[in-house]
Amino acid sequence: MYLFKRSNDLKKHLELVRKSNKSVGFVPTMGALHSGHLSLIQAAKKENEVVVCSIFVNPTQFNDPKDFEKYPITIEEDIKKLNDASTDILFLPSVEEMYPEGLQSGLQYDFGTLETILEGKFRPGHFQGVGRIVHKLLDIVKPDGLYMGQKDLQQCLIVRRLLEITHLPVKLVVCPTERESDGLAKSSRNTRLSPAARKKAVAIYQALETLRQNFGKGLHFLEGAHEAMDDLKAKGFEPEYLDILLVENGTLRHIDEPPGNHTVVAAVAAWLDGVRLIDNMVLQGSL
Ligand SMILES: Nc1ncnc2c1ncn2[C@@H]1O[C@H](COP(=O)(O)OP(=O)(O)OP(=O)(O)O)[C@@H](O)[C@H]1O
Ligand SMILES: CC(C)(CO)[C@@H](O)C(=O)[O-]
Ligand code: BAL
Repeated sequence: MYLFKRSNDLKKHLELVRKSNKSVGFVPTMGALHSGHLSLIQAAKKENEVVVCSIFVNPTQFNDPKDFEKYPITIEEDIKKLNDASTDILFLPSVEEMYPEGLQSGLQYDFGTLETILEGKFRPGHFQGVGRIVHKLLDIVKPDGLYMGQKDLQQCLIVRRLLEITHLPVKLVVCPTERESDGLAKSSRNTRLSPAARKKAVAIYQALETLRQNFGKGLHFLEGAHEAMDDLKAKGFEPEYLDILLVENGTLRHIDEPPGNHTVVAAVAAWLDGVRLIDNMVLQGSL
């Protein structure tokens, strides 16, 4: 595996790759890699001749400085996992490399209401930071395909919008959420849970699964979401949201009428043991 820390070196290398007509798949990450990330590498490998992974803990998307400080960093293990997965290129830039202009920015992307609900509401500025770094990374890597996880569903929709805004000719592939054997969505932040909290954490998945099963039975699903939120509270979680939404025209909309044939998802964010966990599930249709 090639390792590049400088964007100019990576760009030069990728120019040669493109000259030989090889397609490039790209998997951006913040490291502390687990099998969820590796499933994205596999998906990229299936469809491309060369796969680039980036590891960069992006400061501009952290609204909470404590979350940034505590973000797990396991570079040695990550490199081994990427090598074992036959990744072709790792891009491992520094903050100075990615933000020579400094962390403040005057530029604002127009992500519409997608930025004001769920993650956008509880992590102000987060999606502007995601947009800024993904835009920079895409300008450097210029991939044919971009592989991202459904676990961060709203992020996928934000990036889809970013591709429209920037007219970058990149195919976004949304890959399914990898789960632990009990159903908990794999996440780098899971490593910060105590053993007792880790056992409890599965309740998030169970809440979504119950909503999915009841959705088809015609029960009043919005009430079901309130009950599920209360149930999580009773179990010691501090939920920020547990919402049922329509996926429509590339955005998410709260449901105020019967959803018809639209794709419907349930999305949740909850604190447990000082760790913020997110997950989502499709209740009807497909993404
Ligand atoms: N369980 C998973 N299954 C599939 N893809 C995943 C999973 N977890 C993360 N990803 C995807 O991997 C990419 C990199 O995510 P990131 O590095 O933030 O990992 P993470 O485990 O979600 O970390 P954190 O939970 O701390 O946000 C994103 O596209 C994300 O959606
Ligand atoms: C897409 C991303 C790598 C941008 O920093 C990050 O938000 C992530 O890991 O999901
Ligand atoms: N997985 C999305 C990146 C973040 O939590 O900041």
